[in-house]
Amino acid sequence: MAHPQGSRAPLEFGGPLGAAALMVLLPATMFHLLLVARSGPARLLGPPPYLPGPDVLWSPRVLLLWLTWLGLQAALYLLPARKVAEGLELKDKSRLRYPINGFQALVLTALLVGLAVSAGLPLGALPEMLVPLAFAATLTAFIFSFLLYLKALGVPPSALAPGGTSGNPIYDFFLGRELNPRICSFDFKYFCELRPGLIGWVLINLALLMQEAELRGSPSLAMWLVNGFQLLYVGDALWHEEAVLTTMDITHDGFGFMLAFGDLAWVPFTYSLQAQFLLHHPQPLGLPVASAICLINALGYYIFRRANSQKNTFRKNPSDPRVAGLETIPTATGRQLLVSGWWGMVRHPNYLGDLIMALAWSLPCGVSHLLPYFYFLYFTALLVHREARDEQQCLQKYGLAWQEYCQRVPYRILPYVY
Ligand SMILES: NC(=O)C1=CN([C@@H]2O[C@H](COP(=O)(O)OP(=O)(O)OC[C@H]3O[C@@H](n4cnc5c(N)ncnc54)[C@H](OP(=O)(O)O)[C@@H]3O)[C@@H](O)[C@H]2O)C=CC1
Ligand SMILES: CC(C)CCC[C@@H](C)[C@H]1CC=C2C3=C(CC[C@@]21C)[C@@]1(C)CC[C@H](O)C[C@@H]1CC3
Repeated sequence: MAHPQGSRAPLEFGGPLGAAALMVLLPATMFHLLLVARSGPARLLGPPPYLPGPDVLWSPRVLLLWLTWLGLQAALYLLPARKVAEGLELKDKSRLRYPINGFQALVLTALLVGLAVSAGLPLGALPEMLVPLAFAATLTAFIFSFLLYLKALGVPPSALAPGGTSGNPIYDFFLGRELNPRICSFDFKYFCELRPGLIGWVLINLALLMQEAELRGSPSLAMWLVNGFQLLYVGDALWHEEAVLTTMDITHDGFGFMLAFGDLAWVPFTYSLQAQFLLHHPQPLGLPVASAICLINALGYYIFRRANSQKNTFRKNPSDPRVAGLETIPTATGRQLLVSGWWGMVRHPNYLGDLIMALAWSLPCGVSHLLPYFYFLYFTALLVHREARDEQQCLQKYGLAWQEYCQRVPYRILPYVY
């Protein structure tokens, strides 16, 4: 199959073999974490307590529940939005339009769940369904990616993603062929990136908190902290939903198994690991330590938000008084690169803030187990890899100007270390 741009993009993620391995390893890791979190020893590196059979994984009732959840989020996505934003210019010079109503979807979901709980819905029963729910989500991700792959066979080359057109079906299935798969105005990638998984994550956390209250009389301080920190993170992502339109996931990566599984299964079922761990392994937490952890989360959030907002403000309007005084490097594309302020400290200050928050989410779980630190370890690896991919793309976009930026701001994420 001829590559639409004439030359093939270099293969990432270890090529077809790496992609095939990841398609097995990622779901296996997710199930391992789910099973180990509820086991007594909770050893990250130990064997799972048991291997779940089909009776544990498969439940038509749970599948129906999962599909209802997806349907509810799709319906909320279709509601009138406070704003419709335009994405970046595409290869064919057009721009897609996206509804900005993610925060509204979060609030409406909270209202609906609140009503359902007061009408007797046993939300505390959800933690018992996590394994079959994760199985339903994984199955959906596989089937969905397969349908997306088939759909991409019929689109023009200008609609394909730069990376997912190697011609190797396994690799392209994993990375995704089509950049912005849509039916009418319903954008599948944008929908999945921010709605069912992120909102599902906070709902699972809340269910774990409610079950802890049922089991122990009240939720623990550690559980409150984990719920509060992660709700702030998800609320922030949905409030600043428009910013996702400039991420590499939307502008560069196709929609294939990696993002479908990542968005629908990986995020809700592994990002809620700390709350899962706390339900089965209560941790005492005194007020002084809790306050110190809150300060760490606040510091991480401050860096993350200020850095992201500074770049977004600058990209929208470089003459905005909040950023007009910052030093910049001109590039051949006509755009400029910030070289002072947050983006003059390290080349990815937002990643630094995100990592500090990740640490703060694990600390309420104590230091007796490695398991609750999985997110921090995985996230460090994800961001180091993502940073390298972004640098590669920026070097291509900005050439010499990017090299000058790298000379002037030599550290990538952590000042004086990396
Ligand atoms: N929790 C999770 O699982 C994940 C969270 N995240 C978070 O999502 C957020 C978005 O991350 P991500 O999409 O990776 O990337 P960034 O928001 O860091 O965006 C990178 C882009 O910013 C622009 N840029 C880079 N340097 C400069 C500069 N000096 N001046 C102006 N513009 C610059 C470039 O794009 P251009 O020049 O084209 O504007 C570059 O491609 C981050 O806060 C990250 O921490 C990300 C991944 C996973
Ligand atoms: C399954 C693999 C390990 C890789 C999966 C990656 C995805 C889980 C992430 C890719 C980019 C993401 C972003 C976010 C969540 C995780 C995924 C989907 C955010 C929405 C998180 C909140 C931030 O404020 C914005 C992020 C954008 C990128």
